[in-house]
Amino acid sequence: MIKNGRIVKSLAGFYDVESEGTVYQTRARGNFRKKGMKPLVGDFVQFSTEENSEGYVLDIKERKNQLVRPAIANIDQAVIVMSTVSPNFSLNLLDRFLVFLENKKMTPLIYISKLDLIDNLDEMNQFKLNYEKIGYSIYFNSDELLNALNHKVTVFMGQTGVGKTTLLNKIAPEMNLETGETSEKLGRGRHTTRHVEFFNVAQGLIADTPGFSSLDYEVDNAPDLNNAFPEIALISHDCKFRECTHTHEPECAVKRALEKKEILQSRYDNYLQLLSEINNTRETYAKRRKKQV
Ligand SMILES: Nc1nc2c(ncn2[C@@H]2O[C@H](COP(=O)(O)OP(=O)(O)OP(=O)(O)O)[C@@H](O)[C@H]2O)c(=O)[nH]1
Ligand SMILES: [Zn+2]
Repeated sequence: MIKNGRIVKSLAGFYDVESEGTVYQTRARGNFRKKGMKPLVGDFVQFSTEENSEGYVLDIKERKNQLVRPAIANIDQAVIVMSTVSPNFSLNLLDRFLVFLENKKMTPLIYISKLDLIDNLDEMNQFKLNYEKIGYSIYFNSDELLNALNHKVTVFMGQTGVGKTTLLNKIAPEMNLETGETSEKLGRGRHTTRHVEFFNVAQGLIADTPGFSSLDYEVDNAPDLNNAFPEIALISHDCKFRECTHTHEPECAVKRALEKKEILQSRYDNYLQLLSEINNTRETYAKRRKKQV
Protein backbone atom coordinates (compact mmCIF):
# COMPACT_ATOMS: atom_id res chain seq x y z
CA MET A 1 0.00 0.00 0.00
CA ILE A 2 1.29 3.51 -0.79
CA LYS A 3 0.91 6.17 1.93
CA ASN A 4 2.07 9.67 2.77
CA GLY A 5 3.69 10.54 6.07
CA ARG A 6 6.50 12.23 7.90
CA ILE A 7 9.83 10.80 9.06
CA VAL A 8 10.03 11.14 12.84
CA LYS A 9 13.14 9.09 13.56
CA SER A 10 16.22 7.85 11.75
CA LEU A 11 18.55 5.17 13.05
CA ALA A 12 21.07 2.96 11.25
CA GLY A 13 19.42 3.17 7.84
CA PHE A 14 15.88 2.77 9.15
CA TYR A 15 13.31 5.53 9.03
CA ASP A 16 10.23 5.66 11.23
CA VAL A 17 7.44 7.28 9.25
CA GLU A 18 4.35 8.57 10.97
CA SER A 19 1.13 8.50 9.01
CA GLU A 20 -2.28 9.25 10.52
CA GLY A 21 -1.16 8.38 14.02
CA THR A 22 0.64 5.14 13.15
CA VAL A 23 4.41 4.74 12.91
CA TYR A 24 5.81 2.51 10.16
CA GLN A 25 9.38 1.29 9.93
CA THR A 26 10.88 1.81 6.50
CA ARG A 27 14.13 1.81 4.55
CA ALA A 28 15.13 4.08 1.69
CA ARG A 29 14.58 2.98 -1.89
CA GLY A 30 13.62 5.59 -4.42
CA ASN A 31 14.66 7.82 -7.25
CA PHE A 32 15.93 10.43 -4.80
CA ARG A 33 18.88 8.15 -3.99
CA LYS A 34 20.31 8.59 -7.48
CA LYS A 35 20.19 12.35 -6.96
CA GLY A 36 22.31 11.91 -3.84
CA MET A 37 19.40 12.80 -1.56
CA LYS A 38 19.11 11.16 1.81
CA PRO A 39 15.87 11.11 3.76
CA LEU A 40 15.95 13.36 6.81
CA VAL A 41 13.93 13.41 9.99
CA GLY A 42 11.16 15.92 9.29
CA ASP A 43 10.81 14.98 5.63
CA PHE A 44 7.35 14.55 4.21
CA VAL A 45 7.53 11.35 2.19
CA GLN A 46 5.61 8.90 0.11
CA PHE A 47 6.24 5.34 1.25
CA SER A 48 5.09 1.80 0.70
CA THR A 49 4.04 -0.52 3.45
CA GLU A 50 3.39 -4.22 3.35
CA GLU A 51 2.17 -6.58 5.98
CA ASN A 52 4.92 -8.74 7.50
CA SER A 53 7.76 -6.85 5.82
CA GLU A 54 9.36 -3.43 6.13
CA GLY A 55 8.23 -0.54 4.01
CA TYR A 56 10.19 1.70 1.71
CA VAL A 57 10.52 5.45 1.39
CA LEU A 58 9.73 6.09 -2.29
CA ASP A 59 9.73 9.84 -2.63
CA ILE A 60 10.73 12.93 -0.63
CA LYS A 61 8.62 16.07 -0.90
CA GLU A 62 10.33 19.40 -1.45
CA ARG A 63 11.89 20.77 1.75
CA LYS A 64 11.10 24.17 3.24
CA ASN A 65 14.50 24.20 4.94
CA GLN A 66 17.06 21.88 6.42
CA LEU A 67 19.84 21.78 8.96
CA VAL A 68 23.05 19.78 8.81
CA ARG A 69 23.56 19.32 12.56
CA PRO A 70 21.16 17.96 13.62
CA ALA A 71 20.19 16.54 10.20
CA ILE A 72 16.54 17.55 10.06
CA ALA A 73 14.19 19.13 7.54
CA ASN A 74 11.08 21.31 7.51
CA ILE A 75 11.63 23.09 10.79
CA ASP A 76 9.02 25.71 11.75
CA GLN A 77 10.84 27.55 14.49
CA ALA A 78 13.97 27.71 16.60
CA VAL A 79 14.40 28.74 20.20
CA ILE A 80 17.56 30.79 20.64
CA VAL A 81 18.69 30.37 24.23
CA MET A 82 20.70 33.33 25.51
CA SER A 83 21.97 33.64 29.06
CA THR A 84 22.27 36.94 30.95
CA VAL A 85 25.72 35.95 32.25
CA SER A 86 28.18 33.04 31.91
CA PRO A 87 28.32 33.24 29.00
CA ASN A 88 27.55 36.95 28.83
CA PHE A 89 24.53 38.24 26.95
CA SER A 90 25.52 39.40 23.46
CA LEU A 91 23.31 41.30 21.02
CA ASN A 92 25.91 40.66 18.33
CA LEU A 93 25.67 36.90 18.71
CA LEU A 94 21.89 37.10 18.99
CA ASP A 95 21.65 39.05 15.72
CA ARG A 96 23.84 36.43 14.02
CA PHE A 97 21.48 33.67 15.17
CA LEU A 98 18.53 35.74 13.96
CA VAL A 99 20.09 36.28 10.52
CA PHE A 100 20.74 32.55 10.22
CA LEU A 101 17.13 31.71 11.08
CA GLU A 102 15.49 34.45 8.99
CA ASN A 103 17.51 33.25 6.00
CA LYS A 104 16.31 29.68 6.60
CA LYS A 105 12.69 30.77 7.01
CA MET A 106 12.50 29.45 10.57
CA THR A 107 10.66 31.61 13.08
CA PRO A 108 12.99 32.66 15.92
CA LEU A 109 11.84 32.53 19.54
CA ILE A 110 14.23 34.08 22.05
CA TYR A 111 14.52 32.56 25.51
CA ILE A 112 16.56 34.30 28.21
CA SER A 113 18.13 32.03 30.82
CA LYS A 114 19.92 32.73 34.11
CA LEU A 115 17.79 35.77 34.98
CA ASP A 116 18.24 34.69 38.60
CA LEU A 117 21.94 35.55 38.33
CA ILE A 118 21.45 39.29 37.75
CA ASP A 119 20.27 41.85 40.32
CA ASN A 120 18.74 44.39 38.03
CA LEU A 121 16.30 43.49 35.27
CA ASP A 122 16.07 46.97 33.71
CA GLU A 123 18.47 46.22 30.89
CA MET A 124 16.79 42.91 30.01
CA ASN A 125 13.33 44.50 30.13
CA GLN A 126 14.49 47.24 27.79
CA PHE A 127 15.98 44.65 25.45
CA LYS A 128 12.67 42.75 25.48
CA LEU A 129 10.72 45.88 24.50
CA ASN A 130 13.19 46.75 21.76
CA TYR A 131 13.14 43.34 20.13
CA GLU A 132 9.38 42.89 20.51
CA LYS A 133 9.03 46.11 18.53
CA ILE A 134 10.96 44.46 15.70
CA GLY A 135 8.46 41.60 15.89
CA TYR A 136 10.35 38.95 17.85
CA SER A 137 8.96 37.00 20.79
CA ILE A 138 11.05 37.06 23.95
CA TYR A 139 10.49 34.58 26.78
CA PHE A 140 11.63 35.04 30.36
CA ASN A 141 10.00 31.85 31.63
CA SER A 142 9.63 28.33 30.34
CA ASP A 143 5.85 28.00 30.83
CA GLU A 144 5.14 30.73 28.29
CA LEU A 145 7.65 29.19 25.94
CA LEU A 146 5.94 25.82 26.26
CA ASN A 147 2.70 27.29 24.88
CA ALA A 148 4.54 28.54 21.82
CA LEU A 149 5.59 25.00 20.90
CA ASN A 150 2.03 23.86 20.12
CA HIS A 151 1.69 22.18 16.73
CA LYS A 152 5.15 23.26 15.61
CA VAL A 153 8.46 21.57 14.88
CA THR A 154 11.01 23.34 17.06
CA VAL A 155 14.78 23.14 17.45
CA PHE A 156 16.86 24.68 20.22
CA MET A 157 20.09 26.55 19.66
CA GLY A 158 22.54 28.60 21.64
CA GLN A 159 26.13 28.93 22.69
CA THR A 160 27.52 26.18 24.81
CA GLY A 161 26.70 26.59 28.51
CA VAL A 162 23.69 28.91 28.13
CA GLY A 163 21.35 26.30 29.58
CA LYS A 164 19.67 24.57 26.62
CA THR A 165 19.73 21.19 28.30
CA THR A 166 18.48 22.63 31.58
CA LEU A 167 15.58 24.26 29.72
CA LEU A 168 14.75 21.12 27.74
CA ASN A 169 14.78 19.03 30.89
CA LYS A 170 12.22 21.42 32.36
CA ILE A 171 9.85 21.41 29.41
CA ALA A 172 10.56 17.94 27.99
CA PRO A 173 11.85 15.63 30.73
CA GLU A 174 11.02 12.63 28.52
CA MET A 175 13.98 13.53 26.32
CA ASN A 176 16.29 12.48 29.16
CA LEU A 177 19.08 14.85 28.25
CA GLU A 178 22.24 15.12 30.29
CA THR A 179 23.32 18.59 31.34
CA GLY A 180 26.96 19.63 31.25
CA GLU A 181 27.15 18.98 34.97
CA THR A 182 25.77 15.46 34.99
CA SER A 183 27.69 14.24 31.96
CA GLU A 184 30.91 15.49 33.53
CA LYS A 185 30.05 13.81 36.79
CA LEU A 186 29.45 10.52 35.01
CA GLY A 187 32.74 10.96 33.19
CA ARG A 188 31.17 10.58 29.76
CA GLY A 189 32.37 12.44 26.74
CA ARG A 190 30.25 15.39 25.71
CA HIS A 191 28.78 15.58 22.23
CA THR A 192 28.28 11.89 21.76
CA THR A 193 26.46 11.34 18.48
CA ARG A 194 22.92 10.37 19.03
CA HIS A 195 20.39 9.18 16.57
CA VAL A 196 18.04 11.89 15.34
CA GLU A 197 14.51 11.83 16.65
CA PHE A 198 11.49 14.05 17.14
CA PHE A 199 9.90 14.17 20.58
CA ASN A 200 6.24 14.94 21.18
CA VAL A 201 6.07 17.89 23.55
CA ALA A 202 3.12 20.18 24.20
CA GLN A 203 1.38 18.85 21.10
CA GLY A 204 4.34 19.83 19.01
CA LEU A 205 7.59 18.19 17.97
CA ILE A 206 11.00 18.99 19.40
CA ALA A 207 14.23 17.89 17.83
CA ASP A 208 17.23 17.08 19.89
CA THR A 209 20.05 19.50 19.20
CA PRO A 210 23.57 18.21 19.61
CA GLY A 211 25.47 20.89 17.72
CA PHE A 212 25.28 24.65 17.30
CA SER A 213 28.19 25.83 19.41
CA SER A 214 29.67 27.97 16.68
CA LEU A 215 27.65 29.65 14.02
CA ASP A 216 28.09 30.34 10.35
CA TYR A 217 25.07 32.48 9.50
CA GLU A 218 25.23 31.28 5.88
CA VAL A 219 24.19 34.53 4.20
CA ASP A 220 26.61 35.46 1.42
CA ASN A 221 25.13 38.49 -0.33
CA ALA A 222 23.83 41.96 0.54
CA PRO A 223 20.17 41.56 -0.56
CA ASP A 224 19.75 38.40 1.54
CA LEU A 225 21.36 40.15 4.50
CA ASN A 226 18.97 43.08 4.06
CA ASN A 227 16.03 40.65 4.13
CA ALA A 228 17.33 38.89 7.22
CA PHE A 229 16.85 42.12 9.24
CA PRO A 230 13.03 42.43 9.06
CA GLU A 231 12.81 46.04 10.25
CA ILE A 232 15.56 47.11 7.82
CA ALA A 233 13.95 45.14 4.97
CA LEU A 234 10.62 46.83 5.60
CA ILE A 235 12.01 50.36 5.57
CA SER A 236 14.37 49.67 2.65
CA HIS A 237 11.39 49.80 0.28
CA ASP A 238 11.55 53.58 0.74
CA CYS A 239 15.25 53.87 -0.13
CA LYS A 240 15.88 55.64 -3.42
CA PHE A 241 17.89 52.76 -4.87
CA ARG A 242 16.34 49.34 -5.11
CA GLU A 243 19.51 47.54 -4.02
CA CYS A 244 20.53 50.16 -1.47
CA THR A 245 23.02 48.73 1.05
CA HIS A 246 22.29 51.57 3.50
CA THR A 247 25.93 52.59 3.65
CA HIS A 248 26.97 55.34 1.20
CA GLU A 249 23.84 55.75 -0.96
CA PRO A 250 21.91 59.06 -1.04
CA GLU A 251 18.30 59.24 0.13
CA CYS A 252 18.52 56.10 2.20
CA ALA A 253 15.37 55.53 4.25
CA VAL A 254 17.17 53.20 6.64
CA LYS A 255 19.70 55.86 7.62
CA ARG A 256 16.86 58.34 8.05
CA ALA A 257 15.04 55.88 10.33
CA LEU A 258 18.25 55.39 12.28
CA GLU A 259 18.55 59.13 12.90
CA LYS A 260 14.96 59.21 14.13
CA LYS A 261 15.79 56.23 16.39
CA GLU A 262 13.18 54.09 14.67
CA ILE A 263 15.87 51.47 14.11
CA LEU A 264 18.16 50.35 16.94
CA GLN A 265 21.76 51.53 16.59
CA SER A 266 23.02 48.10 17.65
CA ARG A 267 20.98 46.38 14.95
CA TYR A 268 22.33 48.74 12.30
CA ASP A 269 25.90 48.30 13.58
CA ASN A 270 25.56 44.52 13.48
CA TYR A 271 24.07 44.74 9.99
CA LEU A 272 27.12 46.77 8.88
CA GLN A 273 29.50 44.32 10.52
CA LEU A 274 27.95 41.32 8.77
CA LEU A 275 27.85 43.24 5.48
CA SER A 276 31.56 43.93 5.69
CA GLU A 277 32.26 40.28 6.59
CA ILE A 278 30.29 39.20 3.53
CA ASN A 279 32.13 41.68 1.30
CA ASN A 280 35.52 40.57 2.65
CA THR A 281 34.73 36.93 1.99
CA ARG A 282 33.63 37.74 -1.56
CA GLU A 283 36.83 39.72 -2.21
CA THR A 284 38.98 36.89 -0.89
CA TYR A 285 37.25 34.43 -3.21
CA ALA A 286 37.55 36.78 -6.19
CA LYS A 287 41.29 37.20 -5.55
CA ARG A 288 41.79 33.46 -5.25
CA ARG A 289 39.98 32.85 -8.51
CA LYS A 290 42.14 35.45 -10.26
CA LYS A 291 45.29 33.76 -9.03
CA GLN A 292 44.15 30.42 -10.35
CA VAL A 293 43.61 31.77 -13.91
N1 LIG B 1 21.60 29.98 37.92
C1 LIG B 1 21.21 29.39 36.80
N2 LIG B 1 21.99 28.44 36.25
C2 LIG B 1 21.59 27.82 35.11
C3 LIG B 1 20.36 28.18 34.49
N3 LIG B 1 20.23 27.42 33.36
C4 LIG B 1 21.34 26.63 33.30
N4 LIG B 1 22.16 26.87 34.37
C5 LIG B 1 23.47 26.23 34.63
O1 LIG B 1 24.36 26.50 33.55
C6 LIG B 1 25.21 25.38 33.27
C7 LIG B 1 25.10 24.96 31.82
O2 LIG B 1 23.79 24.47 31.59
P1 LIG B 1 23.42 23.40 30.46
O3 LIG B 1 21.95 23.20 30.50
O4 LIG B 1 24.29 22.19 30.56
O5 LIG B 1 23.85 24.23 29.16
P2 LIG B 1 23.82 23.82 27.61
O6 LIG B 1 23.40 25.01 26.86
O7 LIG B 1 23.03 22.57 27.43
O8 LIG B 1 25.34 23.55 27.35
P3 LIG B 1 26.02 22.56 26.26
O9 LIG B 1 25.58 21.16 26.65
O10 LIG B 1 27.49 22.78 26.48
O11 LIG B 1 25.55 22.98 24.92
C8 LIG B 1 24.80 24.30 34.26
O12 LIG B 1 25.68 24.34 35.36
C9 LIG B 1 23.39 24.71 34.69
O13 LIG B 1 23.06 24.25 35.97
C10 LIG B 1 19.55 29.20 35.08
O14 LIG B 1 18.46 29.59 34.60
N5 LIG B 1 20.02 29.77 36.24
ZN1 LIG C 1 19.05 52.40 2.15
